[in-house]
Amino acid sequence: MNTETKKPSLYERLGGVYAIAAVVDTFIDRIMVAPELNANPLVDEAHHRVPKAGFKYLVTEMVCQVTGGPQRYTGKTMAESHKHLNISASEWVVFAGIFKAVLDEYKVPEAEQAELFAIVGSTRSDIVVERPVSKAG
Ligand code: HEM
Repeated sequence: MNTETKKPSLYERLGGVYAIAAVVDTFIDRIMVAPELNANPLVDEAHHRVPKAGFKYLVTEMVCQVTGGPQRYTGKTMAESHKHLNISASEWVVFAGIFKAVLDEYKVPEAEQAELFAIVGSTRSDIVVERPVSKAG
């Protein structure tokens, strides 16, 4: 028997579009100036080229959709918008750390954070460019 049919969606538990947009607002402000991310010149160039308001709009739309909200994401696929940036596994870790710090600041409970990280993690292979391990000698 399913006793969880009435559980509110992750979107509702996060507080809907206003709460999600506030988190995205802070998060994008933080990542666009993160020195560890902008050490990658391709990321640095894009972070200084892409207008912040539109970037926040698209990320908000996406987070709302994947958490069960009524919004529909209208941007590019994750592969299309990231493959040219040559994002490394360690840059991914920095990005995830900033995300976690912002979620903590907004007091998003651990259970909701875990659900969000599962969704975010599912996009990793579209975003991170795996570099072959060089065989010295
Ligand atoms: C789950 C993780 C991520 C999500 C959900 C996400 C989301 C997005 C979205 C929605 C866009 C806009 C797409 C469009 O223009 O239509 C975008 C672009 C971009 N993202 Fe991400 N992103 C993620 C990870 C990362 C990471 C790890 C970095 C940097 C290290 C990064 C840097 C960028 C940059 C620089 C752009 C602009 C690309 C360009 O226009 O040339 N993203 N991302």
